[in-house]
Amino acid sequence: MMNNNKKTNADWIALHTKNHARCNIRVQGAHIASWSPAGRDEQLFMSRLSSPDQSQPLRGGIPVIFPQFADLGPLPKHGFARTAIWRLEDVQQNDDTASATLVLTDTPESMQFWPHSFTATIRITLTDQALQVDWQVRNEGVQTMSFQVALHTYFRVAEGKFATILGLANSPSYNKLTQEKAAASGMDQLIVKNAIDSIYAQTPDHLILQTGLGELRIDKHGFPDTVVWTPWDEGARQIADLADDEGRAFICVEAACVNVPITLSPQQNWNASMKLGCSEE
Ligand SMILES: O=P(O)(O)OC[C@H]1O[C@H](O)[C@H](O)[C@@H](O)[C@@H]1O
Repeated sequence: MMNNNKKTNADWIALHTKNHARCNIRVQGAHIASWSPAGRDEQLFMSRLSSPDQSQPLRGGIPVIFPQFADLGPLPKHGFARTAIWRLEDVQQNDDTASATLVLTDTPESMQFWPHSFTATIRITLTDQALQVDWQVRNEGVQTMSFQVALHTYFRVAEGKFATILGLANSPSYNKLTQEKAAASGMDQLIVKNAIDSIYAQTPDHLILQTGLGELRIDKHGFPDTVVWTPWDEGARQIADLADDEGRAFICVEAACVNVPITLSPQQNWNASMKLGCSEE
């Protein structure tokens, strides 16, 4: 089946391959809400209490964080992109690959928060065993601009299992819960058995995540940092759009630029990508 270059004003877009890999995207926020590779279960977590209210971000999937991470600046938490109205520019749907391109530009409202003219373009590409996000930000203004970014990916964790991340051994971190810096742990595996909210610096471009549902590769380029977050049981009770029993049902492993914000001169572009792929069994 070939159905190229379809433009649509839909609120949601569904990508699929002929072998039944699937990905659903909410156009608002350029938010990937679900992803199942061919022949495999859903890999992303979405809270059953996630609000359909468009003023709220979805609680799960892959929120797009821009131009500020968390509360590390004067803007609303995690910036404005995750609830902004993006434009669906292009959808390509072929047998083995499908993609959607979404664009966000400044508006009079964003200018009030953040006085910069920009174009942010996100292209999401689905193949049978992988999901790739390519992201470009262009400074369209006449002044230098700085920003932080993250792909705040919520991975499902199998009931009764602990998420394990491989690849963070040589990365120093900042623990947002204790506000303490830590030297590189030297430990090959980070097994998440409790609440965690840490920013790992200068992380390798290839990480492995074990969720009990299978093993995923996280390949990233242009995102030096990795944020690891889960609220666990006690934290879940503090979050309105998360059920009490969902605190350990996911792990967020976020490809990010947080420690050193990106700085763009006028007419300069920033490019980065993240690819999630299933390891061979
Ligand atoms: O509740 P949200 O605004 O979606 O933020 C959820 C979490 O995002 C990041 O991972 C931060 O490091 C956490 O501190 C924050 O709690």
